[in-house]
Parts: sequence; C-alpha cells; structure tokens
Amino acid sequence: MSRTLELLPAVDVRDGQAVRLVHGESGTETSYGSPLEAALAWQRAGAEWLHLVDLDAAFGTGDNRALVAEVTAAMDIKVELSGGIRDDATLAAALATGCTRVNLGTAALETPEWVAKVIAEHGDKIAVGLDVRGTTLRGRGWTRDGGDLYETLARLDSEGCARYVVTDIAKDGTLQGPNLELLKNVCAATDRPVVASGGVSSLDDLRALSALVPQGVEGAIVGKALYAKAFTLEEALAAVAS
Ligand SMILES: O=C(O)c1ccccc1N[C@@H]1O[C@H](COP(=O)(O)O)[C@@H](O)[C@H]1O
Repeated sequence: MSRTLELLPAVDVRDGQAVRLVHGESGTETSYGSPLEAALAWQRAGAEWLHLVDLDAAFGTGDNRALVAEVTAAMDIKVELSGGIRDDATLAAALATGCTRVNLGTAALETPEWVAKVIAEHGDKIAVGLDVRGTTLRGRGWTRDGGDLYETLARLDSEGCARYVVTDIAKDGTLQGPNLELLKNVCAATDRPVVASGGVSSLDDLRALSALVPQGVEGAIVGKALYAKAFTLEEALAAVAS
C-alpha cells in the first residue's frame, strides 16, 4: 500500500506572534497574529501534525517557551517542536510540553556528542533539522556555517538518528517550489524518513513531493503558501490523498 505524504502546517513564533520569514532572515517577518489561533485553525482544518518553531530561541533573541508550551498543550494532534533545543534543560522543557518529537538544528552541528547521546536516549522523539544552503549546513538561526550536509548525514545515520527535516534555506518562505533534487539526493544518501521543508507554493508542489514518498519523503512542512492563501489546508490534504 502506498503511503500518503504527511502535511505539517507550520507555526513559527517570534515575539509572541505567528510569523513567516523569507530565507529565514531576521527582519523579514510578516505577522499572522496569535500562534494559538493559527495552530487551532490548522487543527480544525484537518491537520494531523503541527510544526511549531520558537524562532527567538533559534535566533538567540529570547524565547517563547511558555507560549509554545501553551500551544502544544492545546493541540489534539501531533506536534513537532523546533528552535533553541540545544542542551539537557531545553530538551527536557521541550519534551515536557507533551510534543510528539523535537527537531534539533544547531546542536547537531555544534555539540554532536550530546546529540548522539539524546538520540540513543530518546529514539524517534528526536529528529534532526538539516538546514542547508547548497550542501552547507547552517545553524544559529541559519547565520553560521556548520559543515557538509552529507558528512553530517552519514554521522547521524551511524548514530541512529530516526528522521531528518530537510530545509533548503534558499527556498524557505519564497513560494518558489521545493528543491526536489536536494530531497532526492538526501533520500538516496539515507534510509531514514525525510520531511521536506521550504518553498511549497502550490498543490502541484505537494503532488511532486507525494511522488517522492517511495524514495523516502515522509512529509512536507507547509508555511507561507497556507498563510498567503495559495490553497487551503483542506485542499492540500485532498491533493495528497488522491
Ligand atoms: O523555520 C524557520 O524559518 C527558521 C528560520 C531561521 C532559523 C531557524 C528556523 N527554523 C527551525 O529552527 C530549528 C533550528 O533551531 P536550533 O538551531 O535547533 O536552535 C530548525 O528546525 C529550523 O528549521
């Protein structure tokens, strides 16, 4: 039986607001109001997952931890939590929200021993976000280079990482379509499931990502396209179901 592409509508939180960025650059925010209202709207529309990001924690400009915990607690659906999860304390706080899994970015680049340890301890509750420009990973709010994509992928595979969330920074927030070549290359390099992030602009993009499910693309994060009303979440769910 062929699997259906999972859709993860995104709620990125900056300074208490749901926002979208362009290329993940601080200062490019468009605000979309209450994160809780946005998350509840995606849940009402039929989402099975929420991709929830604390952008202040990712950028190191503070955090929205209490709000992110409040949103997670209000959800009946699965939540993937990202942003600023870099040590025992921030990981414990993230897992204590009741989220389904967390997504580690910077930590996988800067503290690989700690990441290997928490992968061993928490299994598939840990995903690693591979945020790339070309094939160079970026951390600390995507402001610093963090090594080669494929070397890091091989290391994380050997440590038992359960899943990767792959973001093409050049596409993120741009409505230019996902980087299908990058996703195919990552899927060819690992047998772990891959969640695609960045660039989704149309239902055809979602159909193109669905065609990569047999190669290992498990899901797709959808952000700007939903907020810009390029399509509704109901339409997106129908498109990947057919
Ligand atoms: O999602 C974004 O738009 C984004 C932009 C800039 C930086 C990070 C962003 N999101 C996610 O944050 C985590 C990384 O956080 P950290 O490095 O672990 O603190 C990762 O999931 C990014 O995709």
